Amino acid sequence: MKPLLSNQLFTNKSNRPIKIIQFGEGNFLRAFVDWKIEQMNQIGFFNGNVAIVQPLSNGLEHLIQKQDCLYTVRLNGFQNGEKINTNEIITCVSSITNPYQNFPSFLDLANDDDARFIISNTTEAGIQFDATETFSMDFPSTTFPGKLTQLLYHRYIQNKAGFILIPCELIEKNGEALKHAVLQYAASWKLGEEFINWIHLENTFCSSLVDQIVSGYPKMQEQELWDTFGYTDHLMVTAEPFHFWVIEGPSWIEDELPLRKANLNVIFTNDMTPYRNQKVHILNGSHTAMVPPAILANLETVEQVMQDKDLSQFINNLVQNEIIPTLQLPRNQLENFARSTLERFKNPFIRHELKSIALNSISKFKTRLLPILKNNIEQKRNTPDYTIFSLASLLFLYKSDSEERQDDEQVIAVIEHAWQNPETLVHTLLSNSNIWGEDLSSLEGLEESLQTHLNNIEQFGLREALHHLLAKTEV
Ligand SMILES: NC(=O)c1ccc[n+]([C@@H]2O[C@H](COP(=O)([O-])OP(=O)(O)OC[C@H]3O[C@@H](n4cnc5c(N)ncnc54)[C@H](O)[C@@H]3O)[C@@H](O)[C@H]2O)c1
Ligand SMILES: O=P(O)(O)OC[C@@H](O)[C@@H](O)[C@H](O)[C@H](O)CO
Repeated sequence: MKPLLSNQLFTNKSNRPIKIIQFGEGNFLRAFVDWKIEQMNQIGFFNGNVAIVQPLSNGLEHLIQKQDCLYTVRLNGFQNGEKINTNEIITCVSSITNPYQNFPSFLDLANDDDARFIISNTTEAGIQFDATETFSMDFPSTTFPGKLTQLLYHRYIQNKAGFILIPCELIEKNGEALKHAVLQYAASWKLGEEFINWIHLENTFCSSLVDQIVSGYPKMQEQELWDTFGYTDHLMVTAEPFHFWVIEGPSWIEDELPLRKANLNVIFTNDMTPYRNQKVHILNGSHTAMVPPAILANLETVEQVMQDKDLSQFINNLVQNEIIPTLQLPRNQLENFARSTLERFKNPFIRHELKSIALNSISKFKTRLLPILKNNIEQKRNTPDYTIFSLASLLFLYKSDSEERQDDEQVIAVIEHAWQNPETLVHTLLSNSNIWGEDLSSLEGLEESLQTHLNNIEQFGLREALHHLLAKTEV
C-alpha cells in the first residue's frame, strides 16, 4: 500500500493569502478552477490560495482534510495534435470548511481582508431561493445563496469591502441569478436597505461560462495510477486538456485575476451570450441527445458513441442539419466549434460515462435541445427528426426504472403514468406544460413525428429504428 498524499509526503506547499472562497468541492471546480489558480501561482502572477466551503452536509470534507487539501489533476488527451498526459499535484487549496459542522469557522472566512473572490459550482440545482427559511446567524441556511447571504452579511457588518463573485453553474446568466437569489434572501430576512445597497455597490456579480470535459475520479485505473505516482490519492480527478472560461463583467477584473497573463484560455467580455449558445447547444446538446439512444444501444461511454458508425452519424447529422442552422454566429465559426467538439468526444484517454451525463435528462433536454426543436419547426426548416428521435429514445428509456433514469420524481411519475396508455402517450406528454414550461402539442408535425419514431423503436428496436432515420436523411 502506497502512502497517502499529504503534507508529510509533499513538503513543497506554499503559504499564500486566501484570495478565493469557493463554494463546492466537486470534481469540476477542483480540475477547472483550482488547476488554473495553481498555474497562475506557479508563474508568480497571483499568489493566492483557495478556501473551499462544502455546500451540502455530505461531501468530500473528510477526504480532503485527510489529504491536507492536496490532490492530483490528470490532463489526458490531444491538444493541437499533440498527446498530453500530465499529472499535477494541486497545492493552492488551503482549507475546507463544512458549515454544518462548524458554522463559526465558515463565517470567519468573511473576516479575511485578502479574500476577494467567491467562485462556485453547486450544479444546476444549487442557485435556489427558499422563501420558507428564517434568518439566523447561528446555523447555516439550507441553500447555497442563503449561506452566501449569511457570509456577505457577516462581512458587511464589519464594514469590509465586498467580493467579486464568479459562479460557474451551467445556468443562463448565472451571475444575475445568484445576485437575484441573494437579494431575495436579504429582503425576506429583512436585513435592511443599507445591506442591500452594500450588495449592489460593493460587490460585482459576473456571469460565466465554463467548458472542459471533466470525467472525474479514474476508478478503473486507480491502482495503476497510485503505483505510478508512488502515493495513494482518493481525490484524483481526470479532465481533457482543453479548457475555456468566458467571464462576463467589467474589464478591470482581469487585473485582479490574471488568468490570460498565465496563457490560460479565458475570455473577459461584456456579452457571453454567443459563446454560451454555441457551447450549450452544440456540445451539451449533443451530449444530451446521444445519451438515450446510446444507452438503449447498450453503449457506456461518449467515446464508444463516436466509434459507433450509426450513432456518430446520428450526432453529426443532428449538429449539422438541426443545431447549427439555428445559431446566430458565422457558419464557419460554428463548423469549427462543432468539428473540435466531436474530436474532443473521441478522446480515447478519458472514460466519460453516458450515465454521468444522463442525470436530469428531461431538464437538460429542455434547455439544450427544445430551443433547437422549436426553432426548426417555427422557421419551417425540415422536421428536426434527429432531435425528435432523441426525445423518443428518452421517453422509451424513462418507460421503466433503470440505473440511468435519475430525474425529478414528479417528472418520472408523469412519464410512467402516460406510458400506461400508449395511444395517448405522445399528446399527453407534449401538452404537459409542467414538464416543458409550455404546451408543445401544437408545434406543427411534432406529434406525428414523435409517434413515428416511438413506434419504430418499439417495433424494430433502437438500431433498426436508427437505420430507418439515417436512410431517410440520405435520400
Ligand atoms: N464534469 C464536467 O465535465 C463538467 C463540465 C462543465 C460543467 N460541469 C458542471 O459542473 C457541475 C458539477 O460537476 P462536478 O463534476 O463537479 O460534480 P460533483 O458531483 O463532483 O460535485 C457537485 C458539487 O455540487 C454541490 N451540490 C450538488 N447539489 C447541490 C445543491 N442542491 N446545493 C448546493 N450544492 C450542491 C456538491 O456539494 C458538490 O460540491 C455539474 O452540474 C455540471 O453541470 C461539469
Ligand atoms: O455536467 P452536466 O451533467 O450538466 O452535463 C453533462 C455534459 O454535457 C457536461 O458535463 C460537459 O461535459 C461539459 O459541460 C463540458 O464543458
